[in-house]
Order: sequence, then structure tokens, then C-alpha cells
Amino acid sequence: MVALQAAGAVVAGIAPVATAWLTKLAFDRLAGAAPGGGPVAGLFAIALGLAVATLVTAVLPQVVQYAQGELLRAITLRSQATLYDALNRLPGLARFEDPDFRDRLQLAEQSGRQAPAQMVTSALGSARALLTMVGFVGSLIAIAPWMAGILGLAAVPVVWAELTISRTRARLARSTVQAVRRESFYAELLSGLRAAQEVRLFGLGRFLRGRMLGELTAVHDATRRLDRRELRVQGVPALLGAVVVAAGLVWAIHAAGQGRLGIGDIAVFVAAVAGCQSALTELVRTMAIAHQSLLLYDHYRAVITSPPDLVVPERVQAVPALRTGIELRDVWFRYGPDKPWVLCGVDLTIPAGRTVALVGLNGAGKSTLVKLLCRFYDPSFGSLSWDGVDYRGLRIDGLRGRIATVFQDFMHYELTARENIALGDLPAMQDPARLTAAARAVRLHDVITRLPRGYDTLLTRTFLDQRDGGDPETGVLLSGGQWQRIALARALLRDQSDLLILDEPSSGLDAEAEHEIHQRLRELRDGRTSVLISHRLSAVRTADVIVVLSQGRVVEQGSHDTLMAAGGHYARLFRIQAGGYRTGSPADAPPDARTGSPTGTPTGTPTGTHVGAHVGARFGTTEAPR
Ligand SMILES: Nc1ncnc2c1ncn2[C@@H]1O[C@H](COP(=O)(O)OP(=O)(O)OP(=O)(O)O)[C@@H](O)[C@H]1O
Repeated sequence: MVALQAAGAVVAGIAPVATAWLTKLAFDRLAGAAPGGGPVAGLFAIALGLAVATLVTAVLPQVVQYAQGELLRAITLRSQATLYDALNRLPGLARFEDPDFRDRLQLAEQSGRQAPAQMVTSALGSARALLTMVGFVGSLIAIAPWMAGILGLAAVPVVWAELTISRTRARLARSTVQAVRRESFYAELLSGLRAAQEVRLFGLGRFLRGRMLGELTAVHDATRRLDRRELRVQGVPALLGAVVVAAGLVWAIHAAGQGRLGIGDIAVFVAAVAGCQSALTELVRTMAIAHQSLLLYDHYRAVITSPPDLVVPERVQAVPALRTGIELRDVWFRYGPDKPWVLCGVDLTIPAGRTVALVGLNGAGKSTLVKLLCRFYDPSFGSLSWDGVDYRGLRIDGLRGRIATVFQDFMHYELTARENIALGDLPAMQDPARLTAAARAVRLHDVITRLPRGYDTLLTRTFLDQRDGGDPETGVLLSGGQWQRIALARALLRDQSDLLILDEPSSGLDAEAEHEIHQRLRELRDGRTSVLISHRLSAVRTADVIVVLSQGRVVEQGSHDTLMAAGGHYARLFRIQAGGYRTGSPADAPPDARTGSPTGTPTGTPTGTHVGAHVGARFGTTEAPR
């Protein structure tokens, strides 16, 4: 495609000059001025040549445009693949939280799509314009050498102006990218489904629209300032060029009047001056585009060559199955050098085959600790080790392959139910038995089979399923708790994982489902190493070790009974929660709580489906304050 475009550029560059000279020959012959021949001799050949040149000039742009389209598609595919490969290679999360990196990424996405193709087409456009210019300048030298000189001088300020403007445009793209990103953010809130209900209920439409237009106006103001500058900077050279051309034409007509130029010479002169002007404009324009693309391409290069955000040594170890456990030694962590400490000297052991529960108030650092366990960040000080081997010496993908997690803010993928579950372990996509087993484990199988297309139902209504001929009725929206079960099924699909991390796995479940799923999870956790985070302390009481985090420190740890006996943070939190079920009228209180009879068992057997009864039963009442 590049070769085709290059050939096109050469032919398109020569065609106007050839046309001008053929026109001169034709005029000279017609005027009987051709040396050594009558006016008609050779006219047919000249006319044929002109016809071919006209045809080429007419058809070539379409062919070149098609070739450009193909080139653009090929380059876009390649550059996007390279960009997203580079992003996939970033092992941690830090870059994605860095506004500067996100700005660059936005520019990289844009310039990665456009810049390489623009550079190629602009280079070819410049070559074409240069060829035309050289041809016409040659023609002018033959007729009026001084005119070629003046045109050359007039070009200098034009080139300078365009290069300055292209540099400023590249700087403008960088300085307005935050506003552009914010504008897209507000636009997404206004047009997407995610925020639609809050936007409507709180009446945020006008407010968000105002913010969006504010960002857009800020970008427009900056662009307008540059456009005005461009007008000023480009206006003077353009005026100068027009004066030169006009003066040249006046001279040519005057010279023809005095018989110093023939009619053919006039034809070539007029074509050459106009051709030089437009070729120069084109040359400068394409050079400026290439220059600007090159400057913006820097962002693309910066993103695809950005170093990993975690230290990854040359030689890393494979990650063996967990035998003894995971150790955190004096772990300190903060999200950035200018951010407050989130974990402050955490010492913790997660013994293989045991369940460790993390509890603590909002913001205590529980989810942060999970992120360190998945090695999305490295601790600022201290270390984590897997069977005694420092996390930093392990293969990151190997480590993550051994972990199954339900994150607190798990993903709702706008894909089918099958895909939503199978994303937990991609090979399972083709293994219905594994998918249904995971779905059954979280009481989701029956829900899915009742969907319009079962496991192949799209869990979104914002896309159409092409297999249904775009029938909008087939996509469904799940409830919050059903989505939570999808996320659980996704994690359970990794049934061979060594470490199961559940960060608030049941916050959206109804009481019955929560009880049943926790029981199922307990079975699944049995003998597996797991970390469980839950604000519902009834769910964590059966953990082997309960660790209480407060302001980034481990303030207590032990079994439920030990911690209750110690009467510290955990006991206080537990009593607050248990008390919550005991307030109100005696008729509303759980029967066991009312009587104070010790109905709670370690696994918590509900005495009925009444929510209060159920939860009260799971809390038990032996430790509840009277
Ligand atoms: N990506 C981040 N960048 C900067 N600060 C963060 C980030 N994530 C969390 N924090 C901060 O770290 C602290 C601990 O947050 P974390 O999510 O670990 O708490 P948590 O114990 O899981 O809380 P919760 O019970 O509310 O889920 C909070 O003060 C929070 O603002």
C-alpha cells in the first residue's frame, strides 16, 4: 500500500507539470510558433498526452485515497495492538491511577491511531508537492529565473509559521487533554446507564450538562486562541505570496504585450506560478501535519515504552503450590509518596489451609492489604513472602494464577452469562460442566437457565445480541445480589487456586442466599487457604484467625472466642452488630435473641427464613449483651 501510494505521489506530482508543458506545446503549435512544423503536426499526440494527464489527475486521487484508507486501517490495527499489549504488560495498578499517565494514554490512543498513517500520508503528500514544485520551479527558471527566486524567498516565512503553529498545536493537545477527559467523563454520566438513575432522581442532568459544556468551552477557548494566532501568523506570508503571484502575472502579461513571451510561455508561466503556490501551500501543510503527528506520537512512544510499575527482576521463580503460608513482615504502604500511610507495620501470617478473616472499620486498610496479596502494589517497606520466598522474586502471573478473588468492586461485564463466569478461568468457556458447577455452588444455575437464552444471554441491555438478529428483548439486567453471585462463581471457577480471597462477598445477598452461600464457601474453603473480609461479623466468626485492623495496624488477632473473651475492638463491634438485631419491640427481635438461648452454632443454622431469625441465629446469643 505504501508503494502504491508512493507511485501515486510521483505520478500526481509530475502530472500538473506535464499538463502545463503539453498545454504550452499545444498553444505554440496552434499559434504556428512551433519550430520546424505546421501548427497541426503532432497536435494529435499532444492532445492524447493531455487526455492521459487529465485522466490520471482525475482518477489517481480516488486510487490514492483507497490506498490511504487501507494503510490507515492496517496501521490502526497494529498500533492499537501494540498499545494494548504494552498496557497489559504493566503488572500493577499505580499507572492507571496516575492522572499524568492517563493523559498520555488518552493522547497515545488518539495519536497511535492517527499519527503513523498521518506521517506516511503527509510524507508522501510532501513528496508529491515537492515534485510538482521542482517541476514548476524548473519551468519558471526557463522562463523567468528571478520569479523562481522570489517565490523561494516568499516560502521561507510560510514554512516557519507552519512549523511554529504545529508545535503550538501539539502543546495545546497536551494542555487540554485533562479537560477533554473530563468532558468525556461528564458525557458518559449523562449518556450511560450506570449513572442514569441517580442523574434522574437527584436531577443532575442540567448540572452535569453545564459541567460538560464548561469543559468543552474551555477547550474551544484554547483552540480559538490558537486559531486566531494561526490566522495572524499565516495571514502575512499568505498575503506576501499573493502579492508575488499577482506581480508575476502583471509582469508576464506586460512581457507578452512587448513580445518577449509567447502564448505558450504565458500558459506555462501562469500554470507554474499558480502551481508553485498551491504546491508550496500543500508542502507546508503536509509538513506541518507530519511535524505535529511526530510530536504527538511522542506520547504513544512514552506509553508503549513505559517501564513496569513494579520492580520485576530478570530472574523470577515459578510459584509453587502453597505449603506453609503467606507472611507479611512489617509491611508499610501508602499509595504515593505524598499520600498518607494506609498500612503501618503490619505483621501477619496466613497459614496454608486456614481461613484468616480481616475486620475493621471503613478505611482501616483491609482491601489495600488484599491488593498487596495480589501484588498490584509492592509494600513501601517490609515484605510479603509465599512459603518464605519474597513476593518480589516470584513470577507475577504465576502468583496471580494461584489466587482466586472476589473484589469488593467486582466487574459487571456487558457480556453473556457464560462469558461473565468463564472470565474467571478462560478455558472454562468451552467447558459447560465447570461453568454450571460454579453457578450451582452460588445458587445461580436456575436463575441463568430461566434467562431467554440461558447461559448465552447477554447481561446488558446496551448491546444487541447479533445472533438474535438484534432482538432487543434478549438482553437482561441482573439484580445486585445476582451480580454478586456471578462474581463469586467467577472466583469459584478457579477451584484449583491456592489462595481464595473474598472481599465482602455477601454484601448484596439476601439473608437466605447469604447463609447458604457462606455455608457453601465454608465447605469450599475447608482445607484451602483463604482470606475473608466482611463487615458482617457473623460471617467471619468461624474463621481460624480473625485479624482486626485499625488505621493500618493489626490491633488484635485470634479466634472468635478468644477475641470475645478479650473484650477489645472485635468484641465491641460484634456486640454493636448483635445489639442491632435486639433493639426494637420484642416481637421484632429474633426468637433466640429474645430468649437469650444459645442457638448459635459455628456454622450458624437458621431456624427459619425470617431475616431476623436467620441472622440472629447466626450471630448466636451467648456473647450478646443482656
Ligand atoms: N487507590 C488508592 N489511592 C489512594 N488512596 C487509596 C486508594 N485506595 C484506597 N485508598 C485509601 O486507603 C485507605 C484504606 O482503604 P481500603 O479500601 O484499604 O479500606 P478498607 O478497610 O477496605 O475500607 P472499607 O471497609 O470501607 O472497604 C482509605 O483511606 C482510602 O482512602
